[in-house]
Amino acid sequence: MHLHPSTSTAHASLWIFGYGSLIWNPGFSYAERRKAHARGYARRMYQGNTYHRGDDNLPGRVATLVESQTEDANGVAFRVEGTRAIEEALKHLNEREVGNGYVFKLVRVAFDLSESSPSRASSTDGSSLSSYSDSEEEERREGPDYHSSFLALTCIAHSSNEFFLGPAHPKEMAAQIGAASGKAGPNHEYVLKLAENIRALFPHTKDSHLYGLEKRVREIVKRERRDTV
Ligand SMILES: N[C@@H](CCC(=O)N[C@@H](CS)C(=O)NCC(=O)O)C(=O)O
Repeated sequence: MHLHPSTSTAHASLWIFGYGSLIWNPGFSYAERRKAHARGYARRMYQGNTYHRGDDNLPGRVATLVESQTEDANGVAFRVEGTRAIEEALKHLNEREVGNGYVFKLVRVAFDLSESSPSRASSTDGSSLSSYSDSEEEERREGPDYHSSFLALTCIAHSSNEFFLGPAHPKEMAAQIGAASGKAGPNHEYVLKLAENIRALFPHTKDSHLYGLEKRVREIVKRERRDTV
């Protein structure tokens, strides 16, 4: 499957977009990893999960993408090179994701500006000619580089799947996350790890849904640790 014009047609090359646990644990080999944004989607903790981060009694909440007129979902794009590596990646994602309510979908992805070639003019001594301070310049260079858009494969859990939980009051979602645990560990660990990874990748981007949940879940974990001492 040849999805990015820049790679040779001599062998297959596939870009896979991750916006949840794939960010820290893709589970497949890849040749390149780039910060990226899925256009017209927002990441939401709306997918129920009764295996990795929950069970039948207390389903956990994991990330999915919902269509959005105003947001792009940030994450990472993995370039998988060669037919064998692509087959292994698809097999892994089929077992890990499709078995838990997700479907494969091609989405339009753009690399992040912070990894584009610097467009900043500089004087002969290398100092910046930009009228912005370095930190302002760094903040301006975060977000989708729409000149770089291409198709990538991702896994999305639509609202019609059997595990879907959908939106709820943040207090209720945080309580569900704080109580659930599965084969991959506690659901709160998933949410805190995701928030830490996104903040490290995109330090200037606000994500009120994820960081709001992170704050509430940290308070629950702290309260429970205090109560068990
Ligand atoms: N499709 C998301 C991954 C969604 C997700 O996190 N799925 C669960 C399974 S339903 C998972 O992989 N969990 C592994 C874990 O919890 O560590 C992505 O692109 O990153």
